[in-house]
Amino acid sequence: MSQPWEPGDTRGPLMGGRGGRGQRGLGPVIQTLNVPSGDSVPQLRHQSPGVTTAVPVPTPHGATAAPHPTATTDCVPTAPLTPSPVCCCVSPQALCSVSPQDLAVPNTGWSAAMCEQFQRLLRRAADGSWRRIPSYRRGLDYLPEVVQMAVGVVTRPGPRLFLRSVDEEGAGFEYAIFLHASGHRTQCLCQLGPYLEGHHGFAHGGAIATLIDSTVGTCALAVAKASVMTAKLSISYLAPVPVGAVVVADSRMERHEGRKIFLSCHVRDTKRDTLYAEATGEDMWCCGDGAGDTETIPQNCASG
Ligand SMILES: CCCCCCCCCCCCCC(=O)SCCNC(=O)CCNC(=O)[C@H](O)C(C)(C)COP(=O)(O)OP(=O)(O)OC[C@H]1O[C@@H](n2cnc3c(N)ncnc32)[C@H](O)[C@@H]1OP(=O)(O)O
Repeated sequence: MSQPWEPGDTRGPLMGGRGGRGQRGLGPVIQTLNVPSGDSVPQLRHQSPGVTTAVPVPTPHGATAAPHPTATTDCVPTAPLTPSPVCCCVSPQALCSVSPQDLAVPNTGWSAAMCEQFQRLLRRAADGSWRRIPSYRRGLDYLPEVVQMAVGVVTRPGPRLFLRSVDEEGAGFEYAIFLHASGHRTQCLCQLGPYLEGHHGFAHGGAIATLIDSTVGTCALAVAKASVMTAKLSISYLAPVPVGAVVVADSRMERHEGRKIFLSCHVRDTKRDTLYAEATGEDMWCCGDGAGDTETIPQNCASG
């Protein structure tokens, strides 16, 4: 029988950056899950693409919250926009790493079901038990000030998060990840668009794996508060996911031993009637020896 989504873990919050030790080969990777509180409730307004929409989106990086235009014109790069031919589908917004646009909010590609579930999860988050994690196009966008200091303002198109590789709203992954206050559980609300098709009418297994890996990986980042890599991911595909379906990937840390964080993940429809996939994963801190509890884990491994 269906059960509503409820937080199952009420351990105390574990978020926040820490000092560092030990360098290990990952270069300028994102070291901490620098997730600003994303609790304000965006007002859903469906408008045609290109129209500036006043959506009170939480501002990343602790800056003063202000309405963020959703149009692609709020970023003024310091160099001419001359994307190479291979980058012809990159929007001007994607060229900016500073003041990135939070994409984990409704857009015109979200189905009614997706919007409804999103609003429900925001309402659930209102008591502080969960929070929505902002999401950007690029990994670098999570720490734009740091990037700016290191390499200057990034104005050229570059790498993107795999889940944000499709510009067309509703065509690829549309998602928002929520983090439980314990820091040990993540839920990703996701609409799997038509560009993710595998067998006709159904989402590609690799797309499901990507959804799971990202949900699990975000949970591991929240636990580790340091660089982590997926070392192992085992997925049982139990039912095909129709293209366009809205699903919830629910991941939690089961335990951690040394450098390994063991996690589980279940992908279900929003009514919890169908279990599409279940998975177990092992993420590893990228340096240090790990620890018996999260108060003494390796910290900020790549900062030396
Ligand atoms: C805020 C920021 C947000 C950013 C954006 C959010 C995005 C959302 C998130 C996106 C998420 C995207 C996520 C992604 O896409 S992550 C990308 C996919 N993953 C990788 O590319 C990982 C590649 N592998 C490695 O880098 C290394 O092999 C790692 C780091 C995993 C270990 O290499 P390392 O050299 O450090 O280890 P070691 O050899 O000294 O062995 C140490 C111990 O570990 C055991 N072991 C080793 N390997 C495995 C294994 N595979 N399974 C099980 N166990 C393993 C080994 O037996 C030994 O155990 P013991 O003998 O001590 O008992």
